[in-house]
Amino acid sequence: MITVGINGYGTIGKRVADAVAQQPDMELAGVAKTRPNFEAEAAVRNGYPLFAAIEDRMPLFEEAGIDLAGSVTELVEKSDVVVDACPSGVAAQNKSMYEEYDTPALYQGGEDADLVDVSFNARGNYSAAAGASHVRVVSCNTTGLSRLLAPLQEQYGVEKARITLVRRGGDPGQTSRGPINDILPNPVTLPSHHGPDVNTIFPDLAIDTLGMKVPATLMHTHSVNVTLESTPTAEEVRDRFAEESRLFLIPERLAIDGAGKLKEFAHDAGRPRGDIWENCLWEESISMEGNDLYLFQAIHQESDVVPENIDAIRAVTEQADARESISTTNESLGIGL
Ligand SMILES: NC(=O)C1=CN([C@@H]2O[C@H](COP(=O)(O)OP(=O)(O)OC[C@H]3O[C@@H](n4cnc5c(N)ncnc54)[C@H](O)[C@@H]3O)[C@@H](O)[C@H]2O)C=CC1
Ligand SMILES: O=C(OP(=O)(O)O)[C@H](O)COP(=O)(O)O
Repeated sequence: MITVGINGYGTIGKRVADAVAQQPDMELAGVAKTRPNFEAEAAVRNGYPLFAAIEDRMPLFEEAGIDLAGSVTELVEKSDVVVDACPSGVAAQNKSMYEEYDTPALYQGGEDADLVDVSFNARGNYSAAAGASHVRVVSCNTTGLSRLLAPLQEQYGVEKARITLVRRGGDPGQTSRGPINDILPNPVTLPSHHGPDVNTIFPDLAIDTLGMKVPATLMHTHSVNVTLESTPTAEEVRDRFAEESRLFLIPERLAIDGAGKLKEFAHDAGRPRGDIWENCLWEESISMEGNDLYLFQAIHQESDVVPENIDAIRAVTEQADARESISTTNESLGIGL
């Protein structure tokens, strides 16, 4: 069994914790929280051992009537792998703690690529993480792009990818986030971080990305144009994508015209929190003009990196190869809409 600790139990951390608890070859050592808020109570309700992320704050948990299993250093010490899901920048400060206890750590996409030995995507470069001490699971949009580009690069060759990302303004719970009634170039300088980030997975792939932030919380949307080195038909590309377990091709018959209906569809399908771990590609948008591929895909920012974190745990501990790990993760979570 691989013993896994989660430091940072917010949007991503709570989902990864639930996913770890569902794996046949992993056990959850516990989760670390900074304060005894509603998420700390949820962790206790789920039966997850709770550790204080900041030692000085241990009395606050006691005052709130929440039993602690210890402090974060104890969690790190007892874990084979720690998944750090703290806010951007905080994880970088935690790196020395993981080194002190010689515990391999996974970081999330908000951290810089140069913090880690390897940036990770299960479909793109699973084996590169073997035995690594510091691994970054790339951001939600970069995960979505990597999953999409891997089969295209393997099957047809990619001459150049051009992606416009329409980025949701914040997550549903992020009440402090805007914009409200505005559309912001995001960032205003080009490229967005996603193109260079895709190059941490596929170093030689030519890609330009630019982003815009809109007043939405449900999902991100990508407008994709990839110039291929060969000229498959749109149908052939659709069939190739259909073989990919983490690409969901939205059939026209479902009449899902946007992120709102996609989320409703996920809730109806019984998905926890309405999560959508797969890239969602509008099937009828997949078009070829000469050797230019065009399509639209939607990315659920809160959940698409969750299976990648699970696969990265097996990759660093060398417990399974990419095919086995992806298959175990998919089966245990119920991936495949
Ligand atoms: N929310 C999203 O759409 C996605 C976020 N990411 C990345 O995941 C990382 C985490 O983001 P979210 O989960 O959205 O943030 P979040 O703010 O929802 O959760 C972070 C959690 O860490 C806690 N925390 C703060 N300081 C801490 C410390 N010193 N020790 C332990 N816990 C601490 C916070 O209280 C909060 O519960 C970031 O790098 C982000 O860029 C990646 C993909 C998607
Ligand atoms: O990983 C994400 O987006 P990204 O792939 O655009 O960096 C998450 O949606 C976090 O986005 P945020 O940087 O707006 O919090």
